[in-house]
Amino acid sequence: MAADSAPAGGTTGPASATAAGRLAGTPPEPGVRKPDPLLVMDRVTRAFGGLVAVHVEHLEVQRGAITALIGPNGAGKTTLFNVVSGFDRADDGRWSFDGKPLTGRPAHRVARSGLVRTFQLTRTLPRLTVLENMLLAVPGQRGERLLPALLRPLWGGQERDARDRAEELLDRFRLTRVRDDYAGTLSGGQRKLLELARALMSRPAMLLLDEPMAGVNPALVQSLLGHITRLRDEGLTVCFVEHDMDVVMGISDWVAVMADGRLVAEGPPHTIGRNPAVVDAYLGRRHDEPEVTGEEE
Ligand SMILES: Nc1ncnc2c1ncn2[C@@H]1O[C@H](COP(=O)(O)OP(=O)(O)OP(=O)(O)O)[C@@H](O)[C@H]1O
Repeated sequence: MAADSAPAGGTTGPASATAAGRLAGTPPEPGVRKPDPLLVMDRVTRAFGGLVAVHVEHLEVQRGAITALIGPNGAGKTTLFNVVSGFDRADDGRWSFDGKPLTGRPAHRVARSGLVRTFQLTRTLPRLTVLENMLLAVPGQRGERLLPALLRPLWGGQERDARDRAEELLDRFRLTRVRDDYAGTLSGGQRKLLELARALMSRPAMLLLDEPMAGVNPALVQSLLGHITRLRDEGLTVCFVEHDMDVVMGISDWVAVMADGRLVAEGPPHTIGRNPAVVDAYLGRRHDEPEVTGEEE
């Protein structure tokens, strides 16, 4: 999707109340078809040596909804994010975004097509100011490797739009006050806000957020949750990895569960805790092992 057609603080999109509603008739089964998928993955596979970190047969992410991707440590969540966002390569499989193939595209091209990810550990550049971090986030996060001094002259008239966008987002995330401070002086929570703001610079259609609440104090968690749901309300599609089930229950419209590299369950948040495959995943019982009961002695 063209960046201009995406919302994220710009145009308005579908109403939030309907995001979960539009998924209401979708059966809670792994790999289930969604009414209006934006990101579609097929047989996405990534192995490290003998370890198959990811093998996802089929997964669709519903447009305009917040989807939580959960699973025990080592389930393959981050690896799946890395592969579809172009930060890692797949060994097999295909994936498409808004109907267009995205398989094997490098990260900056993925970002340009409207799919932007953030990282568990923020990638803000500590020796640049908050505003400079924002300006370097476009296009496609490629400028990060370049010396800001070299880029500065380029920021003239040509970058007027980017500057306006940066100011608008800093205001939205209440970072205007620190716009000229070095990013390294921000609190952990402010850095998370900056990371989110940077991700929105190119007006993406979808965000992949890797543990956006990790290391954030409870007060700021509420603020971040509010920001994310508002972005969804404006039509942005969000998929996020999270371990905190209160957060998952609080904001997601749909939950996908991975274990041992595979997608083992999907469903609305209120049903997911009762799903036996999810219980097994978290308790560690292997699916190829017989269930042990007290009567089998
Ligand atoms: N670069 C790598 N080299 C080797 N093994 C890797 C690499 N990246 C990930 N793995 C392995 O792949 C598996 C999946 O890891 P991944 O980080 O994707 O899981 P995760 O679900 O995101 O876990 P967590 O919730 O702990 O972040 C793990 O066994 C991990 O050790």
